[in-house]
Amino acid sequence: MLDKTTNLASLLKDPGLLVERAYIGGAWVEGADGRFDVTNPARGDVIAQVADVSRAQVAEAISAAEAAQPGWAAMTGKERAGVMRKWYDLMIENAEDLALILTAEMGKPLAEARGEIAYGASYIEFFGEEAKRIYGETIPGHLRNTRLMVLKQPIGVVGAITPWNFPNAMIARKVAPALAAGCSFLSRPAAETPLSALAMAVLAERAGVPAGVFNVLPSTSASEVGKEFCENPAVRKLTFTGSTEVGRILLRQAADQVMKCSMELGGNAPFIVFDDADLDAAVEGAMMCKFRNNGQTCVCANRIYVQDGVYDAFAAKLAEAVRALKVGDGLEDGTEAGPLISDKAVEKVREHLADAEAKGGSVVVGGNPHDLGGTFWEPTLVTGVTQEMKVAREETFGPLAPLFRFKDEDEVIAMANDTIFGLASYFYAKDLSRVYKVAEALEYGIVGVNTGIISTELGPFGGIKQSGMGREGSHLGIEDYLEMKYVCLSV
Ligand SMILES: NC(=O)C1=CN([C@@H]2O[C@H](COP(=O)(O)OP(=O)(O)OC[C@H]3O[C@@H](n4cnc5c(N)ncnc54)[C@H](OP(=O)(O)O)[C@@H]3O)[C@@H](O)[C@H]2O)C=CC1
Ligand SMILES: O=C(O)[C@H](O)CS(=O)(=O)O
Repeated sequence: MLDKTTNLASLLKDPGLLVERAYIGGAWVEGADGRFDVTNPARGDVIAQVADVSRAQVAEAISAAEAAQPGWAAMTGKERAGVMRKWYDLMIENAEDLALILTAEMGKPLAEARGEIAYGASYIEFFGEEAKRIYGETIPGHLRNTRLMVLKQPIGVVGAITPWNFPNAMIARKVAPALAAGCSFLSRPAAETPLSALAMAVLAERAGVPAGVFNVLPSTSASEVGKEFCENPAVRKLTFTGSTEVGRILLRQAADQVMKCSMELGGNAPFIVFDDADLDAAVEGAMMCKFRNNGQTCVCANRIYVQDGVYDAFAAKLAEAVRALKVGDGLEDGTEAGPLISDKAVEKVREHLADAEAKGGSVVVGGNPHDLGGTFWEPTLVTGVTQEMKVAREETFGPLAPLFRFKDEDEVIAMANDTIFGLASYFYAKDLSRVYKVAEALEYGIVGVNTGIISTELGPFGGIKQSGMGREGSHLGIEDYLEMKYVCLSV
């Protein structure tokens, strides 16, 4: 456990993975703006003081990335694949330390942190292999002496801004296709969770990723970093995961350079249980989908719709499962729900709960700050929820499961689609015609059918509407880091 006497380094097999300096152009440097505290959300203790880079240092890093990119792109895909495989191997060899660092700074249960490390590493492995498969095309010419070709080339220098909820995987999901394509990469991790990104850089350096190809820029001024990424002409692409609100700001800023952007933004996932569902499977799926990372993921079930005929049975089963969740310090064995990331996150849960109760909702389980204090909250189940409540329109991002009733397919499809978001959606049903009809009717980038977990490096993860643009993962995911060149050859 971490406390005022036991520091994080003492828990690690390799304390060299715990770095507090920024990584720019292959050098470990202090921040021109001093250092900032990183705290353990479970106990509030300061676990590190990390370099706070200035906008001028971001510009230096961009120059380093610009200088390094041609050499990295000139390597063959197979050569890049070899370096990325070594990076993957090192992430797996050091997985336990990476998981401890992740839980220490973000708070999620160690078991989930181990899962995230494996998940993040899987992108490095997958896209390392894809580096060998960046195919172009030849097209029969329109004239007898003409040949047409399509070349795929790296977009160039990539700026990335990522959130605290998956401090390893959200970076891996971006840096992997970028490096595989031959791009260079600048990572600005969330100020709450920079240590995981810095540990990734330690292993990248050991794996032989050339200086300047991967840079990590911890900073307390996200907006300054974002502006430098959007305004610096050497940056060719911006990739962001976070709120739709910040996504809008970045898109506006990127518009001046007509910069290519990938945006993985907020969600408001419906989780629908039809009367022909396997109820036990649906409860298990709802628990994983709602309470993974304590509800702090963009693909968590934000609204749970249950058809009238099975509503009471499902609610009773779900209540029993919610009550059984073990809340605690993420470093404690058996913990299933850790602290929320901040007081601001707790306030959002409290606000959504109060609004639901004020408009007729009933708290069946939980509903209060947890006895552990700090940012711990009791896993909460509310029934009698309606579309008029805030929880139906805004992303709660916490351990609050709201149950809505519905009569039939048409009603629930209309309610599920009644949102500006379109990232993930889920439903449980057995009837084949219902499965096809509902999967096609849901306006989301992702549909989970009879499952509450859709995340894999093999699938194209991403949203529609105001949940963003672009896809991360699958063979399709590398396209976001490539430019297409049409060559018209007269021979
Ligand atoms: N799609 C997803 O996976 C995620 C969605 N969210 C949604 O966002 C809500 C708020 O969470 P929060 O963490 O505050 O998300 P934010 O969108 O505010 O933060 C995400 C990242 O963007 C950075 N950032 C914030 N403002 C700017 C800016 N003006 N320019 C450039 N970068 C910026 C943050 O830096 P810093 O942290 O240092 O301020 C962080 O690294 C959540 O409740 C949830 O609804 C949040 C996280 C992930
Ligand atoms: O941003 C998130 O919440 C993650 O993308 C969710 S997942 O990919 O880990 O499922």
